[in-house]
Amino acid sequence: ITNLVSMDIVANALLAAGASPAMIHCLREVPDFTPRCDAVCINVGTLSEDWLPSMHAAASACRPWVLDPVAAAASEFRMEACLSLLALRPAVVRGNASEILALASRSIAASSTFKGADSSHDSGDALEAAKSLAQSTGTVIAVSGAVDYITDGNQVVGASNGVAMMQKITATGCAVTALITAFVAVEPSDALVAAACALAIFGLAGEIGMESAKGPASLRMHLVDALYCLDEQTVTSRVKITLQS
Ligand SMILES: Nc1ncnc2c1ncn2[C@@H]1O[C@H](COP(=O)(O)OP(=O)(O)OP(=O)(O)O)[C@@H](O)[C@H]1O
Ligand SMILES: Cc1ncsc1CCO
Ligand SMILES: [Mg+2]
Repeated sequence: ITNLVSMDIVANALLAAGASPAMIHCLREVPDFTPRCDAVCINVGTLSEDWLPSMHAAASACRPWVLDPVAAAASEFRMEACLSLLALRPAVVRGNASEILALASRSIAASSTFKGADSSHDSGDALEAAKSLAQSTGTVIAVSGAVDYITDGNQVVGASNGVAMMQKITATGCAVTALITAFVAVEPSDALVAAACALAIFGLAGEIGMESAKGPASLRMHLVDALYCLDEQTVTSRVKITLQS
């Protein structure tokens, strides 16, 4: 269940990576369909009162699931929605630094410093918040940015693949959250590893895509192509994942 802006890039990134996406958010369909999914992605980017019950139902379907708290500080309604979803135990939460800082504070009090869907903070600014959120919720927290940080509250992993131009394509964050979900489907017992690998591989696809891109629109196309063409040798030689602590 992803936002209306991101549906295309999310579905195409998943298909290119070898997963099988389906965008099904009607409350009447979720109880039939969601239990058959290998994993569920829930993204609140274009939240509405109609969709929130579908999100709660999908998060409660006993499948591993991943939360993208897009613009968590945009409104009281959205913050409450994110917190209610967080209580349903996602395997991973992936957000940008501003989103993780807002979620960890559990309030929109500092929202004047938040822009909306884009981050106004660096990923390192949210590392301590990510660790404490991971500890208090028992969820793996991933903060994206120039360096992606992934933590279970104990270990911290850094993934530094990627290019800055990825921030100029809307919904690359949503796409990488969906890719994390696909990796969690494959590795449900180790969400930390799944999230770190998905973030590094998506960043690597961005680096390879940038070799042929002229700007955001062509990067979007070449990134999806690069995801599709990635082979094991390229991944093992170019992925930059380090254990920070
Ligand atoms: N400065 C940067 N250098 C390299 N990679 C980056 C940089 N900023 C973001 N990325 C990468 O871009 C992708 C999207 O991350 P970003 O933090 O922009 O997500 P987001 O703000 O949630 O995006 P959206 O809401 O538009 O989906 C991630 O894979 C991240 O690693
Ligand atoms: C721009 C935008 N607004 C709501 S969702 C979305 C896509 C990036 O998260
Ligand atoms: Mg986002």
